[in-house]
This record gives sequence, C-alpha cells and structure tokens, in this order.
Amino acid sequence: MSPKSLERQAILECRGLSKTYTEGPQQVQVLQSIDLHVFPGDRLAIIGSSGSGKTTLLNLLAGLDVASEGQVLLAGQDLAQMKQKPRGLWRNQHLGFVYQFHHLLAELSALENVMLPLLIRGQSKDQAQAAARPLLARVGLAARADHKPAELSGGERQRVALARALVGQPSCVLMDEPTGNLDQHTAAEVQSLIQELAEQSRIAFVLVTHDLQLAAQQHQIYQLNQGCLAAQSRP
Ligand SMILES: Nc1ncnc2c1ncn2[C@@H]1O[C@H](COP(=O)(O)OP(=O)(O)OP(=O)(O)O)[C@@H](O)[C@H]1O
Repeated sequence: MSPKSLERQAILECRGLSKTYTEGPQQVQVLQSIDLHVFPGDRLAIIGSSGSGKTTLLNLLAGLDVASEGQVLLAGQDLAQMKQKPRGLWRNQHLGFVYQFHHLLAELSALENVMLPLLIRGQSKDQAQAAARPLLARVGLAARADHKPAELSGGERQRVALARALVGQPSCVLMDEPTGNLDQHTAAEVQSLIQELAEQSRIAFVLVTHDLQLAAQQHQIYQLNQGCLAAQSRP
C-alpha cells in the first residue's frame, strides 16, 4: 500500500454502532446506528448534552464496552472478533486514552505512571524510562518526574495522563473531557500540544467535551443528540 493510501485508511472506524442498556424490565437506547471515520492527524470533538451518550460512545470506540449492534474497527481489526488478550494488546498498541479524572496510580511517581503502558507491553524498565522521560519533558513536567500524583496540580496530572496515553506511540488518542478540570491557561496548553502532535506525528484525537471553545479548535465537531451523531458546520 502506498503511504498516501495508508494515510486515507481510517485508524478508527465505527459502523452502525448502537447501544442499549437494560435495567431490569427497562431498555434505554443510548446510541443508534452511529458511523464515524477517524483518519491519521484528525482532531474531532464530540459534544452533546449531559446524558447524551458521549462517554458510552468513547468506551465503545476504545473497546472497553460491547456494542448492542455494529462494529468498531481499530487499525482495520474488528475489536469484537478478537479474544480478550490480543484485543488488549492491539488496543495498547494503537490507542491512548485520557480519562476525565486522569486515573493515575497514586503510589507511583509521574515518571512511573508514564512508563506503565510500556512495562505492560513487556518492555524493560530502562526502555520504558528512556521513552517516558522525553514525553514528560514534552508536556513540561521534566522537573516533576519523581512527584506522586497527590503532589501535582490538576493540570499537571492531566498532562501526565496525556504523556501516559502517548508513550506507546498510539495512532489515535481518545480523551474524555481533557480540559474539564483545567484553568483556561492550562487548557490552552493542552490544546496546543494536541495540535502539535496531530500535525507533526499524525496522531488522531477524538475529544469528548462540554468545552465549546476547545471543540471549535478541532477540525470537525460532531453533536450527539437523541442517540444520533451529526457533523456540525463550523461556527
Ligand atoms: N451502565 C449503565 N447502565 C444503564 N444506563 C447507563 C449506563 N451507563 C450509562 N447509562 C445511561 O446512558 C446515558 C448516557 O450516558 P453517558 O455517560 O454516555 O452520557 P454523557 O453524554 O457522557 O454524559 P455526561 O456529559 O453527563 O458525562 C445516560 O442516560 C446514562 O444514565
């Protein structure tokens, strides 16, 4: 395949994705037949009111939850068709995930948190450290490598979480409210980092956010409404 056709191959794709939650006798359809294509270097924002299904969609795209109908293809592979262990490895190789509440391990330092995905992949401590240190520097936290999450500010923790999502050199990073707990200045820093990484390293970003300012800075905004995903025209 030529580099150009590789570039046009969606790194993450969903087709006819639906999700219904069953609570006792009640069924709640949260997502209805959603199609989405994410290409290298894309920056997409998904907006929608509270309870519209944004997190549910992100979890399905990440293979953390199972769809009621439809498919998710990550780097061309249907996640639902894979066994648990290879699916985890495939996800670890191609996807980074930044959660709203960062989910850093409290007992590990910032550096150790960033090293973790590589240690899980079976890399040595030295290899993991060699990859994690420059990333911490890139997010402006070289001097905080030995600090535990409790000793960092909210913005610093979010940047550690971003470095951890990037350390495995994923093709796509999913972010749930990446600036939800950040002040305006730190949110702007996170945005410029996302922009730089998308342009220079062709990493694709899918951001779920309530922050319309952040959404407006991405290539495309999608709105989730009554289970359907619609592309928005730019403001
Ligand atoms: N495990 C579950 N079982 C039953 N219903 C659920 C479950 N998870 C989510 N829901 C319901 O699905 C709907 C969508 O939830 P989701 O968390 O995806 O929304 P959201 O758009 O991310 O909301 P917010 O912006 O408030 O975080 C909500 O009505 C929620 O109550």
